[in-house]
Formats: sequence, structure tokens, C-alpha cells
Amino acid sequence: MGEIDPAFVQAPEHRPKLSVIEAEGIPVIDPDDKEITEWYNQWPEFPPEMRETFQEYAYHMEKLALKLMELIAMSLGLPPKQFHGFFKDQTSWIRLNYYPPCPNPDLVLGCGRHKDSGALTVLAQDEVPGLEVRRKSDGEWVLVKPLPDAYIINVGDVIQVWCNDAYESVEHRVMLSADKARLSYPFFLFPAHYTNVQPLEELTDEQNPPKYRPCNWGKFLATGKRSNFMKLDVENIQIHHFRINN
Ligand SMILES: O=C(O)CCC(=O)C(=O)O
Ligand SMILES: [Fe+2]
Repeated sequence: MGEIDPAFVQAPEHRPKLSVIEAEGIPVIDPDDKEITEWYNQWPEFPPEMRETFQEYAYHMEKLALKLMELIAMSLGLPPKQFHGFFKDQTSWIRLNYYPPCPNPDLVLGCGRHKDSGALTVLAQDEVPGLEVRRKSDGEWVLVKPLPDAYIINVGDVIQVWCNDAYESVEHRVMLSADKARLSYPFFLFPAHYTNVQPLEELTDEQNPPKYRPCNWGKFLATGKRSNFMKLDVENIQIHHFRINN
């Protein structure tokens, strides 16, 4: 096992440095609000081996995700390591999702419809079905059947912006089961907080001008954190806030 990525420990130098978001339609954040600017990594005391296990898992996820980014770069006609610089001080993370059985699974969702905001997601799911993706052609929700020993890879909003819509992030949601609990472990590959996410020069020109304004990833993260996790009355910052209407 290699060195643990400091992004998972959120040392002070890796915490987002914030300033006020001013563009129209984007929620304004207070740069002095410590609840937004200071992030803590709360490892539970039990089970005691959890931290080490997940740090090792994260190390391997990171390697896999960067390899996938190489393949994506090549598919766009770019050098394989084109994206690597963005992840030097990455803010990637893992979520552990537990969906308990629900007596009325038609009335609730395990996870509401959304797109993953980062570059890409490497998702491990157990054998209980639940994940659905929205097919673009007809808007139908399609079950992603669990396959043993297989990961699901979601393209996120950041790739969509970098490649100026050549790839699009996928909308998805999670249904509950009436009698079975379900577990999933997504690894979210996120760039460094100081990254200005914007369409790559190499992929834009006069015929294909940039469709997005630059978005500072640290600010994006901070507002997302405030609206998602703290349930405050703040509109969630979305990639469409940065779309240029040309
Ligand atoms: O549980 C799943 O299969 C997906 C979860 C998910 O979409 C997420 O955590 O962002
Ligand atoms: Fe997701």
C-alpha cells in the first residue's frame, strides 16, 4: 500500500480557500463561515480497522479512477495524462450508503435523482438491485443490474465541462427494496479545490466555443456542502449555473 492521500484527511492546507461567489444565479457564501470552510474527517472509533481498510480502498480507487481518466483523455484525442494535474491535491472522497428495507418502496426513494458533480464515480454496489439511470433518449429509468465483482463508472459534471459536453454526466437515483437492505460505496474523483473547472482549450475552437464559464471547485464544493449536508435554505449549486447561453 502506498502513501495515504492527504485529501482524505483534509489537513488545513487542503481545505477549500473561499471567497464570495458573485456570478448571477449562484448562491453567495460567506468566506468567514467556519462551518463551511472547515471540514473534518470523522472516522468512527468502531470498528477500529475501518479507517485503515477504507484508506487502502481509497488508494486503489484513486489509481483505478486515474487510469480511467487516461482512457477518457485518449478517447478525446488527448495525451493520456492530460487530466492528472487536476488531481494532484484532489478532494476525492468515499461515501458509504446504507439503504434499509422499506415496507412501502413505491412511496420513497433511497436516493433522489441527481448527477454526480465530480469528474467520475467508481461505484461498488452489493447484490441487491436499486440503482437506476435515466436514459436520455426517452427519459425512462433503467435498472443497473448488480454484477458480481463489477464496478459502475459514472461520468460526472466535471468531465462534462472539461470536454465541453462531448461526454455528459448521467442522472441516476436509487430505489428501495421491501425486504432487503442494500449497501453501496461510491468513490467520487474530485479535482483540487483550487481548480478552475472549464472546457479544455484543446477541445474548443471557433466552431465549438466553450459552453461553460470557469467554476472554482472549492467554492462549488463549499456551497454544495452547505446545501446538501446542513439542510440550509440554499439552492444547490449546479453545473448549469455556469453554462454560457450562446
Ligand atoms: O447507491 C447507489 O447505487 C448510488 C448512490 C449514489 O448515487 C451516490 O451516492 O451519489
Ligand atoms: Fe450519485
